[in-house]
Formats: sequence, C-alpha cells, structure tokens
Amino acid sequence: MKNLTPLEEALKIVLENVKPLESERVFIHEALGRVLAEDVVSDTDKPLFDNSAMDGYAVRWEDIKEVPAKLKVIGEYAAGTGENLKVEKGTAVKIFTGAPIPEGADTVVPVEYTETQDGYVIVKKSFKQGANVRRRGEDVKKGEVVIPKGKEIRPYEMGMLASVNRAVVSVYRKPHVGILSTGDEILDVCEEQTKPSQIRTSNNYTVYGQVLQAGGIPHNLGIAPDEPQKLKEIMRSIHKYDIFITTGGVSMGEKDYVQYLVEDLGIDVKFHKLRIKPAKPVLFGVYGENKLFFGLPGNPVSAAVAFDLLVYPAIKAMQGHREVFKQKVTAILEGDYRRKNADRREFARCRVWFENGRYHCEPYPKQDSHMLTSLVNSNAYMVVYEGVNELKKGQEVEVILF
Ligand SMILES: Nc1nc2c(c(=O)[nH]1)N[C@H]1C(S)=C(S)[C@@H](COP(=O)(O)OP(=O)(O)OC[C@H]3O[C@@H](n4cnc5c(N)ncnc54)[C@H](O)[C@@H]3O)O[C@H]1N2
Ligand code: MOO
Repeated sequence: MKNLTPLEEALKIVLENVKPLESERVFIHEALGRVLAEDVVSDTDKPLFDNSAMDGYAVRWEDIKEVPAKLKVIGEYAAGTGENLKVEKGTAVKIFTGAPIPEGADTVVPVEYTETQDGYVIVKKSFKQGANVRRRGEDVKKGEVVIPKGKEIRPYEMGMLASVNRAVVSVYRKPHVGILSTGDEILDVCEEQTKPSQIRTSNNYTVYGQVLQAGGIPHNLGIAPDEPQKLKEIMRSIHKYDIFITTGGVSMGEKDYVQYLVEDLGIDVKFHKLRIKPAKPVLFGVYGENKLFFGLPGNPVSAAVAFDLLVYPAIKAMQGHREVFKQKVTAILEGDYRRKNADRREFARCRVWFENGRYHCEPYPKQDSHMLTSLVNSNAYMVVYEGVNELKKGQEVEVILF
C-alpha cells in the first residue's frame, strides 16, 4: 500500500497541471455558468439621471416642511417622457416611478400621503430633503468595473451585462472531453446481448453527464476492445481533446492495457493508484499543451467517484472557476458506520437531508463499487478518513454533496 498517492497530493498534481483555456466571445444568452475573461465596465452612470423612486408628487422640500401644504399641480412626468417643467415655490409636478425629477424639485411625496383638490395637491406628511429621489450615479459610475474578470456569470450578472449594454462578452472556453470505455465484455446501449458474461456500459453515460454537469463538452467515443493495437489506434485521437478519459484497464488484470499504452502515446504519467476507496486504480498524466489524461477504473461507482473527486475540479479550473470543488457540509450521522480496513480514505455513498437546522446523513447499506444503486439512491459522499474504523451514531461527519 506504500505507493498509493494520498488524495490531497493527487489533487495538487492535477490542479498544478491545469491552465485556464483561451477565451471566446459569447452572446449574453449563452453566458450563464461561464467565467468572465475580461473586466466589464459600465457604459454610463447608473442611474443616468435623478429620478423618482415612487409614484407621487415632485416638490421643493422647502414647501413641505410645514404640513399640510397646498401646492399647485403644474403638470405630469411619466417614466421615459417628461415635459420641460420647472417646479417653483408653491408648485408640484405629478410624477411616476422612474421618471426624471423636474428642475427645481428635490423631494418626492408618495401619492398615499396626498389628496387632490381642484388642480392642487395637499401634502399631509413631511419628508426629509431628497426623500424618494434616486440620484444619478448612486449605484454605479461610468467606467466603473461592475463584474470583474474571473467571476462566474449567474442570472444577476446576465442582467448587469444587459444593463451596461453588453450583448457579447469574453469568457473562458469549455474543454472538449473524449470519453472511451475499454473492455471486450462491454456492450453499448441497444447492442444485443449474446453471452451472459457481457456487461452493459454505464460508464460512457455517467461520465458524459458528469462532464456536462461540470460545464465541459463531452464526446462519447464508445467502447474499445482489449486489443492493444486497436486500443492504441483509437487513443491516438487524444490530441483532439483537452481532456481524455478512459474507463477500465488500469488495474492488475493481464488485459488492463490502458496503463501500458499511455507512455507510447506520449502521456507523461504523474500518478497511478490512490489511497481512496472506491477508485484506487486511477491513472493521471499530461500530454500535448496542458492536456489531461484520466484513466478511471472500470467499476461504475469507482469511475464516478474518481470523476467527482479529480476530473470535476480540473474541468472547472480549466474554465477559469475559482470554486472548483463540490460543496462540503457537516452532517449528523444517523447510525453507526464500521469498516475492517482503514488504510484508504473512503467516500461512502449516503443520503443527506436538512431537518431542524442541521444536515443529517445516512449511509447507503450496499457500498460495493459495482453497485450503481449506491449512487442512484444517494446524494452525497460521507468521508471516512484514513485510520478511522468506526463512526458513531450522532457524531458529526463531513459530506460532499452531489
Ligand atoms: N488483483 C487485483 N484485482 C483488482 C484490484 C487489485 O488491486 N488487485 N483492484 C480492483 C479495483 S479496486 C478496481 S476499481 C478494478 C478496476 O479495474 P480496471 O480499471 O482495470 O477495470 P476493468 O477490469 O476493465 O473492469 C472492472 C469492472 O468494471 C466493469 N466495467 C468496465 N467498464 C465498464 C463500463 N463501461 N460500464 C460498466 N461497467 C464496466 C467491468 O466489467 C468489471 O466488472 O479492479 C479490481 N481488481
Ligand atoms: O477502487 Mo475499486 O474502485 O475499490 O472498486
């Protein structure tokens, strides 16, 4: 067990080898979830002019210091319109939310504190000077950075882009990820089963979904046989992709060829085999210019776990994200958890829920790495550290949500 790489070290190696990809320009509608590769600045002051925050009357504050005050209504300002009216002593302009404040006025009285009477308005309550007036530039000044480079675009940032009149923005491009399963026994979806020993693939599709979820562009390259020459031919296409993922063929079997081919293909192997359970036999290497190769284990749960722990952060980091890991929280364990061998750090699939102000966690009863039900019926990994044989009901545990 000496040569098993600890997870922290493996992650450090992977992330050291990630460089954010080049930028590309996308329309605002396609920008959700992407990371800005430029500072976005405001085209104007926001608001661009002093305007009303309420429907009511624009007045001179001097005129409403004493209430009730009776003022002559000299006209009306709606949002987007507005005649050239000037509010002079003893007068008011009817105004709507968002309309410019007429010259001479400095305060807006909301309509609910007024009454009208033969072309006059009676103000019944006094307000502070400047009340209900939104000032030019009070949110943003022209030229100010409103979204900095490196920030992820959420719906709010999309709105901000529109507000500063940016239809197109520069973001980091998404990585293209090739996905290849290996194994003579593996059948694709819809292929006829001719022998009971054949195994229907899940990995191509689990990994496809995981790549999409991480923001990458997946390319399902199907299934390669356990024939070194053929496998090598297919794997020559690695250069078309930013990341290449294989599943299977990285363990101790005589037909586990992936591990022997990688060096022939010019992949510089950085580690093989991790101190984690499941997903011990993970192979990682780099090739070309900052391209990453992940040889994931064939067992369906192992492949998925290895992806979530190592490939997910790499895909995120390539797109310029600062937050590259899945969310971790602390939960209360609802039942004892025991294991015989505590050599590796375990990622036990579990169900986590929020109740009475706390997260709670219940491990799934079947934890073998061929059992996809353990993922389908779970929403988190419970972390059981190296050297820990037992976790007690009621104690706090660390969980990674997925
Ligand atoms: N003597 C040893 N044997 C094994 C060890 C070991 O340390 N010593 N490690 C075990 C562990 S842990 C794992 S994980 C597996 C990983 O093996 P490989 O990555 O070489 O994968 P294969 O042998 O090709 O397949 C393993 C298993 O997964 C099934 N499989 C493969 N591809 C798919 C797919 N696309 N979809 C669904 N299922 C797939 C395959 O049929 C096998 O059942 O090695 C252990 N052995
Ligand atoms: O690491 Mo294997 O992935 O334990 O089954």
